[in-house]
Amino acid sequence: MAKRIEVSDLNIYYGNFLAVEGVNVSIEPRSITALIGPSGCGKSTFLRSLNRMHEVIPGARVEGKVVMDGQDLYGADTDPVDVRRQIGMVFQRPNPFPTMSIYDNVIAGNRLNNKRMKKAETDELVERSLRGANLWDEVKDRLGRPGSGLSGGQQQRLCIARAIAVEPDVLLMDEPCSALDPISTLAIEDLMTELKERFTIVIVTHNMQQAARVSQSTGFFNLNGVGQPGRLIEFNPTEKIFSNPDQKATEDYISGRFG
Ligand SMILES: Nc1ncnc2c1ncn2[C@@H]1O[C@H](COP(=O)(O)OP(=O)(O)OP(=O)(O)O)[C@@H](O)[C@H]1O
Repeated sequence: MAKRIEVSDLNIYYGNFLAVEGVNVSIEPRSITALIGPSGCGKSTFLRSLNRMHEVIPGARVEGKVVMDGQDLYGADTDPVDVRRQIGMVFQRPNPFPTMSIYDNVIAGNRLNNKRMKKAETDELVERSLRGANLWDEVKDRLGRPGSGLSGGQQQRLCIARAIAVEPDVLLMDEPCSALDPISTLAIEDLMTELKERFTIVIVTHNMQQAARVSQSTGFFNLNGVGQPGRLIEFNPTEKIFSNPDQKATEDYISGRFG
């Protein structure tokens, strides 16, 4: 079930380095939120802080609050492993387990969660997840073959199938199309649009057209200079960001004047 994420006064550190400062934002369920901004402004760092992937880096930590439908994700009694199950992630480079079959790749997350399932149940889950990722027809006759034998775009859809197989509430996608050709990119964009009916989706993208095409809300991150923290400068409906942004820096960035 798609859930809302409320972020308040979030500061994100790598050791003593404050990488992202003072983020306040509400991320709506059943919609796609795009995060844009120049390199190094903290988009990926912010994205990873939403499902507590940030803290797997030694010395990395956050201050502030991230609340998902009332659940404090950094609360003392919240298990980070549980947070990562509820909030799935898809990365820039498709990363299926290379020697694992397509079938086993889809259920890899479920196996990690120690979910015991009957064969028929697993078969059904694999089919449902691959259909959900628009990949079923292309792979249904070779489910036993390795995931690495698929094209880049197919591998990325396999990773999306693996992410949705654990039935998360939120999907985070860090530049999910940057390693893909234009046709595979459009396939993933169509898929995101379908998935937003069921999930809250947040994507980081360098592709302005992509942000404009797929998202309903857009956040623009920026920083004042090297060594300075990134900040969320503007957060608005995507249509407004691309037609009449509130901030001059947003306009300069989307019109290609910097970044
Ligand atoms: N593992 C790390 N350890 C220390 N500093 C890091 C680490 N990862 C990122 N940073 C720093 O945090 C800041 C934000 O980086 P981040 O990768 O989040 O930016 P970004 O906006 O996603 O960049 P890009 O668009 O180039 O991917 C940068 O100054 C970066 O050097």
